[in-house]
Amino acid sequence: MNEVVVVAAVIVAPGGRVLAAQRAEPPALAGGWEFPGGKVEPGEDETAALVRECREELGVEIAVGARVGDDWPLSAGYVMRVWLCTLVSGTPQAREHLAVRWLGPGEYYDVEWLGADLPVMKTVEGLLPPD
Ligand SMILES: Nc1nc2c([nH]c(=O)n2[C@H]2C[C@H](O)[C@@H](COP(=O)(O)OP(=O)(O)OP(=O)(O)O)O2)c(=O)[nH]1
Repeated sequence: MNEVVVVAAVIVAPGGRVLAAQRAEPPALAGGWEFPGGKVEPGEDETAALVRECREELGVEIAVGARVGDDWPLSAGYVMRVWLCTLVSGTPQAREHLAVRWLGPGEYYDVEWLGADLPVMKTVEGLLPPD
């Protein structure tokens, strides 16, 4: 099956903070919040794509950790794969998003997550230390 793989990074910082990014486009998704990432290019390693996307979109270097769940459904023909990540260097900037925001424990649902990302956030919450 030739599905498009979208990779996404749940960047976790000390204190259980999680980075959320607000999409700028397309119009149907603009304003919604997601985990940074993007499409894997042909022949590209998935975690290499994740590192590349975070560099391009946020201006940061990340280390990729454990996978979160299995394949997360997006629209037809697309699937999302998600990893826990940590920051190695840099401060996340909204280079391609409308905004980026750290969400601490108790704030994880303060943004309007895209439909595909809400269940990811719920799973991640169960993996992080409680408030
Ligand atoms: N990156 C990302 N995309 C998501 C998430 N949730 C979700 O539904 N999507 C959708 C939005 C897009 O239709 C698709 C990813 O496309 P993208 O625009 O981020 O990919 P890209 O950076 O490679 O973009 P492009 O240059 O090819 O337009 O997956 C998410 O958490 N992260």
